[in-house]
Amino acid sequence: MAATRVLVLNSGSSSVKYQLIDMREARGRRRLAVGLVERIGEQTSRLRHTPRDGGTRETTGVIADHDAALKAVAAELARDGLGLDSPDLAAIGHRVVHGGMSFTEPTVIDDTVLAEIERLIPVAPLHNPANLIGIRTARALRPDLPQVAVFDTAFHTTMPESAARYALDTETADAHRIRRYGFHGTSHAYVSRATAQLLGRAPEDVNLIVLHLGNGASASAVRAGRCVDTSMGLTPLEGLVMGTRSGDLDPAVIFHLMRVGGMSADEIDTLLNKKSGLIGLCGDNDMREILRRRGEGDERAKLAFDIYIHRLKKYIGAYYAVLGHVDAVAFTAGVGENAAEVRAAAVAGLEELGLAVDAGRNAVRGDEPRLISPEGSRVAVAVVPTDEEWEIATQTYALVGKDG
Ligand SMILES: Nc1ncnc2c1ncn2[C@@H]1O[C@H](COP(=O)(O)OP(=O)(O)O)[C@@H](O)[C@H]1O
Ligand SMILES: CC(=O)OP(=O)(O)O
Ligand SMILES: [Mg+2]
Repeated sequence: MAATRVLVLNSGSSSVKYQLIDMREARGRRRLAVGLVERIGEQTSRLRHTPRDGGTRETTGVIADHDAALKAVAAELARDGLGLDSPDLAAIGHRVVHGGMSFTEPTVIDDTVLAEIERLIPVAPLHNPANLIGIRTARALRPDLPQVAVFDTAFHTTMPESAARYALDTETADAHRIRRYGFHGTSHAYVSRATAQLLGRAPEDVNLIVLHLGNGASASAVRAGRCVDTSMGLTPLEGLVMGTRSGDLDPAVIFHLMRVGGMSADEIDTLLNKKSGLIGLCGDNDMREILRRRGEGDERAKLAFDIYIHRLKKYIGAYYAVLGHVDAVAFTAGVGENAAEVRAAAVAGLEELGLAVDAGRNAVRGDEPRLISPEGSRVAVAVVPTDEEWEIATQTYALVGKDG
């Protein structure tokens, strides 16, 4: 019998999300187990594991690093008879955040691929190291199994040079491979297709603005199924205001902090990646908490929200102009899928562009793609839940399941 299961690992800077998926099962049954390890490296790490046919199990305690996290995940899977030693496992699919210019497709991992992911650490310092540990640990546990890397950058490689190049000295930029790469591509690709489907049209027939608003956040302009611009750049720091990242700022802020503030490059890196964005503005990076505080009249939370929305609105306007014609704006990821107030505020005042949100539709919660614009709107506004893990599993299986 062919092996039909794929284990997907999405290793973040301090977390690992995972799913064991059976590619041949019906939609509602295919997730055999899902889980999340949080706060890796802290005193209060937590593993939450939910097998399809059983309740959620939660373990707390110190999980020192990503290697330990993955071994704990393997042990949880084994408790449900879904261990990594199973002959039903066809492959392990890894989300890899930065693939540079080298990878435009899902790729079976060998030593050369590993070396390239390692070389790209300086341009994805929060993400690629965690991705590498995930790959190495998984390889050690199942050396015989194909491991596939699915890159966040891949979907964005279609961007024209006019969008991908910074206005930097060309030789310097080329020598250091400095350009806009873009991230969250697996999500932008999945959501683009799902949005076209929601509209009842082919992906090649629609122009979309996709807003992936999670802890990290990015916007993309998608013309006829291909990315033509995106808000993240050389690294996942550029663009929208995020949970802990600043997004866009004047690059001179950095020299100023060095020369006048006496900060080192590493200190500024930490400041911009981990202590800025929503958490830097108001002390919270969780949008739920910010909405609650704002509802109670907290001024700092209100300002953080306003700055977040202002930036989002600027990108909607910019990508509207880039595309010339927009069929739909799609909101996705933790904030985009859940925060009705964010969606309403982001399109408020854009009626002249044909954009509006119907309050009743916007208030509906659910896991399915849905329209939230009023009937007959010129531009559809939609909530389209992302599914990076399913997309990674599909791409992984397509690559290795051929002779399986
Ligand atoms: N009900 C909700 N209302 C508002 N924001 C929410 C809600 N649920 C989750 N979020 C936001 O989603 C964020 C996480 O999104 P997610 O896409 O899971 O991010 P990541 O993959 O980067 O960890 C949280 O930081 C939180 O702010
Ligand atoms: C690339 C990126 O920002 O990813 P995440 O949102 O998972 O941090
Ligand atoms: Mg995410």
